[in-house]
Amino acid sequence: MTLSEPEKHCFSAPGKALFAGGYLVLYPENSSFVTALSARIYAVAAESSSLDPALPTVTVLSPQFQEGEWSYTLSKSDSTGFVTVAALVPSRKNPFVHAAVTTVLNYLSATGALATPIPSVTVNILSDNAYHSQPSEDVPKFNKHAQAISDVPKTGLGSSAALTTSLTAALLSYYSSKAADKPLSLEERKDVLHNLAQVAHCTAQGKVGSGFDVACAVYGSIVYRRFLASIISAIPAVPTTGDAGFESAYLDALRTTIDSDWSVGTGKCTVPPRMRLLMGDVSGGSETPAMVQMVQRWRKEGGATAESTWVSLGKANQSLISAMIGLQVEAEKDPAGYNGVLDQISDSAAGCAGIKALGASKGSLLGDLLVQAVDSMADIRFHLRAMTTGSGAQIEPVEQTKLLDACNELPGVFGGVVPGAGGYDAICLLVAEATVDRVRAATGSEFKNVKWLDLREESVGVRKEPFASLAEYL
Ligand SMILES: Nc1ncnc2c1ncn2[C@@H]1O[C@H](COP(=O)(O)OP(=O)(O)OP(=O)(O)O)[C@@H](O)[C@H]1O
Ligand SMILES: C[C@@](O)(CCOP(=O)(O)O)CC(=O)O
Repeated sequence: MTLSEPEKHCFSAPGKALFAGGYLVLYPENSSFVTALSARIYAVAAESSSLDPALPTVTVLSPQFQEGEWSYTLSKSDSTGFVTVAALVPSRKNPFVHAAVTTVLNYLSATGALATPIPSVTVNILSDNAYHSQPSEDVPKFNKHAQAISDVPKTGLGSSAALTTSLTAALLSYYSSKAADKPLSLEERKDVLHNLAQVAHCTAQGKVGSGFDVACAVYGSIVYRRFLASIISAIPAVPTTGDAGFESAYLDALRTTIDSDWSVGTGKCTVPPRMRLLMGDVSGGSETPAMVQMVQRWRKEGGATAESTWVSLGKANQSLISAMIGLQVEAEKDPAGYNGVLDQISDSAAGCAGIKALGASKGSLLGDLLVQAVDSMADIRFHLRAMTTGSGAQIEPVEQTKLLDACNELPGVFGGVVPGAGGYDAICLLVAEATVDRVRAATGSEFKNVKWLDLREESVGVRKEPFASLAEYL
């Protein structure tokens, strides 16, 4: 049976680039700038029937990947309300899917918002090509791979966070429509969605991370300040024993935690008008957890020098954030003045030093903000290099230093950084929109290992999608 649009629950969530705030974002006193990207993961939930009506099922299909089908049976305890989510084929694992299903269904049960009997559902996942390495540039939309998802090389855009967020949104929407006469809209329940997705993501990862990727998937481009890790660690592990005491304790803690205020910083912050984020894949690969450990050791053992670098890096990140927000405000206040300066930058062949000189010559707030933007990116890099030398973690390795220095000479480049944990994965530039093609066309030998990605900032987080836009792919 083909279902009409209102019976489909379609949501998408974006990937991320942590432009400023790697490592510091792990601590709640620091702000970071995370940008949402044009690559999205879609989840489409629709009613389905289970073979055994007494045992409802959730089936998640991700047909772009081999063995991309994960089915779970649901059984709800009459006494505690705990919903056991059991994989139909136990060897077929997707921890993020399993955790999202478990978290959403148990939260709904704990809040009395789960219909009885529990309806079955099938969720289709579609993932933009940019999340995974593709065999060539000329592949169809939602390209299919010949391997299982865990064997396809990733590009580091935060696929698990986008998947967890869109799946959580689709399940929440579907199950709410079955239980409530007037289900809440996405906007009305965004914080609940965020908290659920964070809990599911941490459960799947087996640790409480900084959560910037999930926050970005939900809220889009933001100034992020993390929640306290203790908020999530207060939830006991999902009970597997059938012990009523454990089940009730889990449900109570889950409901209380999800419904509480986490005080997460999610202030809006986007790339200013007529500027673009340009991502370059350097295809090296880095071990983030090992790098985090090295940085933590350096900070603990590095004395006053390490602390001073850490504090200065925090200030440089903050300075970039206020430059981005300030430029946005100036563009709205005086569009003609802003456009005039952006025209000048775009027409000149100036790299970041020239842009800084132009800004300084203006004697205006706008000019000062341009100087601040250029300086803060240079400062971020300076302190990241000190962290690299001090910790031994290859955050801005020499190869990336050479590359970013060369990028700074290209027309319209305000600056660039190694995003996220840094390393050999990628670089991220802030470029005048009009000069992006000239930057991409740069032919110097420094750029021979860079693949400019067909990505841009798209600042919107999770959103409802029209089913019609996806129907042909399902
Ligand atoms: N399209 C998808 N369909 C089903 N599961 C997916 C999909 N995309 C991601 N996942 C799940 O997320 C896992 C990848 O998560 P992982 O945290 O390793 O990578 P990532 O989030 O892309 O990494 P990074 O944070 O470095 O960007 C996959 O193995 C799978 O379990
Ligand atoms: C180093 C760290 O602060 C950022 C990692 O970012 P990415 O996965 O490299 O985009 C770790 C984290 O916040 O989870």
